[in-house]
Amino acid sequence: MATTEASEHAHKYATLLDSLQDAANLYPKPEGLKYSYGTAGFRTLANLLPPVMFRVGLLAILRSKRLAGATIGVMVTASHNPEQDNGVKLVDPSGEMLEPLWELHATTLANCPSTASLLSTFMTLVSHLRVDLDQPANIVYARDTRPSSPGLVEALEAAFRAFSDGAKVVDLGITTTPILHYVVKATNDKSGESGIPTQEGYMKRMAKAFKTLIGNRGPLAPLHVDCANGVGAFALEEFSKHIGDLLPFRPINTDVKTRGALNFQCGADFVKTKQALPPSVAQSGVLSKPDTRGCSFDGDADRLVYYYLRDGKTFRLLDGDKIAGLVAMYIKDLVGRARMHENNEPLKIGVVQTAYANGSSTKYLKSRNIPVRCVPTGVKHLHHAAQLFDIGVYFEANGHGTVLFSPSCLTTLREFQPDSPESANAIKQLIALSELINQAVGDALSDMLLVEVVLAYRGWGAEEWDAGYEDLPNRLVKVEVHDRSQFVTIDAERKLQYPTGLQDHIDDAVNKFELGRSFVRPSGTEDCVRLYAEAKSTADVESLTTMVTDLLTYYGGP
Ligand SMILES: CC(=O)N[C@H]1[C@@H](OP(=O)(O)O)O[C@H](CO)[C@@H](O)[C@@H]1O
Ligand SMILES: [Mg+2]
Repeated sequence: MATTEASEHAHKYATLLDSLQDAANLYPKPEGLKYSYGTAGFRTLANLLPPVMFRVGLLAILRSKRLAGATIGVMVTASHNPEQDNGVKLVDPSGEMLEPLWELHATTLANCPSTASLLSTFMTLVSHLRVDLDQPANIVYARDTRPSSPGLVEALEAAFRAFSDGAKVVDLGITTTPILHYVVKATNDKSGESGIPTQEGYMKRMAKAFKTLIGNRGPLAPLHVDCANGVGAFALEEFSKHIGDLLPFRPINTDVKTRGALNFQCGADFVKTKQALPPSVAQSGVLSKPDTRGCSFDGDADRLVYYYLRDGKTFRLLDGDKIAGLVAMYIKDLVGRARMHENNEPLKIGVVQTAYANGSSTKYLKSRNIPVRCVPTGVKHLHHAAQLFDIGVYFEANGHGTVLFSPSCLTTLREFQPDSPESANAIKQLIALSELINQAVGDALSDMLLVEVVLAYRGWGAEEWDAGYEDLPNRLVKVEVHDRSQFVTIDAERKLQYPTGLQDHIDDAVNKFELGRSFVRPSGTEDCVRLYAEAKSTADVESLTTMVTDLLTYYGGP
């Protein structure tokens, strides 16, 4: 009997390897290229990606089988990058980014030079990672609006089909990155507390929470939303059907058809880097009217920044740091009003930032007794640090972020017996907040609603929000260097360990300027190092940036 079983197994694996071989032969890896799973998965020119997609498909199946059939997500997107780029990343069952160890396996598979080496690496991974190939595999995948995405999805599907015992796959089609993360999390959460695992479930849950939180403060003043000519346009349109006039949207840059329009001179990344309105928004004049606010999504709708024109003229950016400040103070207020600490430990609220956070924002939070932690760039670092608080607010300055409620905090909130109507109301709002905010990942749509909730609660417009603190003038520039891997950071990327000696020179430069700060780190998504500088005056920032750029040219030039 055992022998029959063993031979059945052997036959099954031989059949699988045959079918993998046939499929893999259609997706050879170009010679000389080195792919790497970076800050946000694989990201490069779309035409270089089909072999990577195929191999990512294999890894997604291995990951799901390794986790006894838990649903894994695959998102095809290059976010705010230009339209000719594309990318892919895997989403773990909790809706979080792929476990870092598996990022290495993804890189290894992607770089196998031939079908033979791919198959043998695949089998080595099966054995080292103790993957039982007889386990089921469940995958959910989606793509953004890029013209290259359908072709890349085909390569992914070819990998799924190679498993003849059938990976169970669900294609969400064109949707936002955060919706995919939500669906993955909700699918795996059998308690149902994370919501119904569909796009409709996502929309309804958020709409219900939004209505609860706005209460009778609506309808709100219209909001101008720049959709970066990307998938956020669809999500916004769909969501508006669920809330009607409670918050009227005025969408801009919703052209997902014209070639080259995606992220071109618009979107959250453009606004944050240029520190200016998208020309389309400026020309439309819509923000010149008093008390008007606008916001921008990025190409896959997981980043958000707000802005307005002071006195109808001067551009004022309300970025991820400003959102974190607004939201943290609001949550602190609600928790205070809930008056839970008399019977329970006080809920720990904290904010997680990266070194790119404006120095003024950190000072603002600390002066209001909100603990602040600094971690390396990349959502996974922020996410994990935020999980250490009962309510952890995390935002990258570029507008990617969310607020996490720990499971024990949610239980405490649900079980708490309030002793006053004010406390009961605050508890209700906190619970609704945990349903409004995407608990898996940063989400432009959900974060935008969160900002609107806080502004309505405070009775503020953008200007009052902005008044909390004044950003220090700052610059973020890319510097091309011969080999960015020579740049090694420590202290949450705030200092360079290598090249030896460079940090001392940066420190000397920084010390010349009042409130000066500057750091350099290799990008995880582009072939460059990034230089950040801030100081008390714009002229000082310019000088500091020039000094550090010169140092980089000396230490890292070709
Ligand atoms: C300074 C900056 O904005 N860096 C971005 C950028 O990473 P880099 O590793 O800096 O290329 O892309 C990441 C993925 O979108 C994002 O998480 C991060 O914040
Ligand atoms: Mg994005």
